[in-house]
Amino acid sequence: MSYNYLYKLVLIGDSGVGKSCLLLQFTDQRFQPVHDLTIGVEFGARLIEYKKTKIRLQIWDTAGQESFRSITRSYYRGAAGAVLVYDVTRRETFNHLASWLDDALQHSSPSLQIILVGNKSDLSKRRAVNYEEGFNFAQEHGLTFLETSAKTGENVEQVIFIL
Ligand SMILES: Nc1nc2c(ncn2[C@@H]2O[C@H](COP(=O)(O)OP(=O)(O)OP(=O)(O)O)[C@@H](O)[C@H]2O)c(=O)[nH]1
Repeated sequence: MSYNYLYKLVLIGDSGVGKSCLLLQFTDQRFQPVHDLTIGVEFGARLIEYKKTKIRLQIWDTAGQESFRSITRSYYRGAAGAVLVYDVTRRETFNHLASWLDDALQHSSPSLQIILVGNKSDLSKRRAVNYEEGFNFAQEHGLTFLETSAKTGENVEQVIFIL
């Protein structure tokens, strides 16, 4: 399909925070509860139209596991945006944000747009990180912030359109 622009986005964050599910929700508008661990890199793409311009979004989903961190340099090459994801039910994924952010800033172009996403907002009973904490982290680091649910689809579209 023809397009005017190609926009590369990368998904980053700890293993299990829901990156693959966010990707699936965005490209296919569906949720698949059991998802294999991402091995290496997966891709998704979607064509969007903004002010009569066709933009092909190419979304890269990497494995969150430590052992895959070495591929990050090539992963960030050419990326215009990054979605930094944590899981609102697992505090350790929030605690690791600074290290992900360092990685992203070190390996990407200075113009990289980063959005912070607190995923699994549907699991309100198991919440371990509140909205304000996410919001404050984002403010401190100059990022935009959203909470999403890859399960219900809440705010998933907004992530892309904010970037
Ligand atoms: N309730 C709920 N569960 C979710 C949500 N997003 C993901 N999950 C579940 O969380 C688990 C991990 O999701 P993945 O998308 O595989 O996580 P990942 O970040 O891609 O993990 P890696 O591939 O290891 O980096 C799966 O069992 C999903 O079903 C969500 O928004 N709500």
